[in-house]
Amino acid sequence: MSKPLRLGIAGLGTVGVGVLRILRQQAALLEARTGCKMVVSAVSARTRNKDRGLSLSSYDWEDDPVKLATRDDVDVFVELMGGADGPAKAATEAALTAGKHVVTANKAMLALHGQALAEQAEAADVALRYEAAVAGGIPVIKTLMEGLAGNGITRIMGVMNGSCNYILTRMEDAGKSYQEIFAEADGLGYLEADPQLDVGGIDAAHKLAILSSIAFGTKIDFDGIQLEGIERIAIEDIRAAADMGYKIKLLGVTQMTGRGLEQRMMPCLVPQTSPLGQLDGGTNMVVIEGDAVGQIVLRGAGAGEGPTASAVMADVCDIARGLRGSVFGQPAATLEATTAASSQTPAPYYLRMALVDKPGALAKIATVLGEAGISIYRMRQYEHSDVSAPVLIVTHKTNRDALVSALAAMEKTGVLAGEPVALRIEEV
Ligand SMILES: NC(=O)C1=CN([C@@H]2O[C@H](COP(=O)(O)OP(=O)(O)OC[C@H]3O[C@@H](n4cnc5c(N)ncnc54)[C@H](OP(=O)(O)O)[C@@H]3O)[C@@H](O)[C@H]2O)C=CC1
Ligand SMILES: N[C@@H](CCO)C(=O)O
Repeated sequence: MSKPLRLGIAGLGTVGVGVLRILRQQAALLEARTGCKMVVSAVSARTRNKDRGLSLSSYDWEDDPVKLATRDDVDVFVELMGGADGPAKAATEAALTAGKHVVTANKAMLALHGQALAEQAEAADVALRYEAAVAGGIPVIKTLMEGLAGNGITRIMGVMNGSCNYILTRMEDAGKSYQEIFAEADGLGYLEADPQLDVGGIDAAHKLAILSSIAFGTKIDFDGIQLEGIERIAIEDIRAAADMGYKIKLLGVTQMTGRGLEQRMMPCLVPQTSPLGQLDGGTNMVVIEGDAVGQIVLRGAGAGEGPTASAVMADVCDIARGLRGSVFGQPAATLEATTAASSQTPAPYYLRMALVDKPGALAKIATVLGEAGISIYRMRQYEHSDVSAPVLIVTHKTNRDALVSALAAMEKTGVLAGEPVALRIEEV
């Protein structure tokens, strides 16, 4: 039996406490699987005397996570505080400098500083692991780096923010507005302390940036992501999309194109019969397409104490087994700087508009679309009692620039009774 693996855990919130529970409840199993006894040398959090539902008396306490990260009796620094900068980054850097392995769940830190941290870890010949940072309990990092190592990755799609998927699903089920369900989710504690990280798509975009780097051998490019949150999704769109056979999801897509790396995180329509269309509530799903394997679908809990701690422990176990490997699947120095694709891959679009109910109104819209080179695939007009007519259009594949110019031209027709809504339909 090899010598014990000594952990220092900074952050004793949802995830940190979950990790401590697994370490206690599964001590024998972890030792049997890794050949290594795991011990916690010390822990750190902001408030020492907080009741965390379990005793911390057997661990040393450090007020300063940087001090914890550099202790002589810590082999692995487990960073579970969060935040792209501040103590999380300072302590991670200190740990790597001191030659400690690091396990983190911090997608924000990796999305913004991953390249520098990876270079530092690899120069120090220590592991920097982050399975929990993307899609919580789903082992997507391991799948991409190990299980699919023989594949050229062609595309990754994912619903990777459980809170947004909860809100969109609940809007449909309850028939309530975004504002009402946002307030409900916030009240239930489902949203980050800064809810904009969730509903603005930022948290999911952090995760997408990490996956892109592994999939395409590129330096993380968070700023290159075309980002849009779910705030403007109306219950009318959810209903109309359902009527046309679609669901609205905050969908992340990354693919390498001849125009550069295309990374998008935005609300999209997906067929309601597709795996992504059937993903309800707070669950996550990642769809990976490889040139040899074809399409695989991973589904599971993207957040929460148990699932996230499960992913953290997978990393700790790998370190205990002596596994190291490059941080993003190939040496950080060989990751290529990438150019963000200037345009989006063509797609069909969903358009919802209210037209003034007078002769020739629909003809004017059809003309505008035709002049922009956009062909109508399906169309539906609903019964109405007021002066405006609700119209839905699904287009054939078109490019975003043509759509933007068509929307601008529609404004000038004088037949719109409100601002039209345009959402991309992702071919999944
Ligand atoms: N919760 C989830 O389901 C998931 C979380 N993650 C990631 O895991 C990480 C932790 O998340 P989570 O457990 O939810 O966060 P919490 O807010 O529940 O816990 C954060 C912990 O960090 C401690 N902390 C914060 N600032 C400091 C500081 N300056 N010095 C020392 N300790 C500090 C807090 O101390 P105190 O308790 O005293 O306030 C708290 O114990 C984040 O990076 C998050 O993005 C990833 C996937 C899912
Ligand atoms: N706020 C995130 C937590 C997990 O990263 C979510 O809702 O998915």
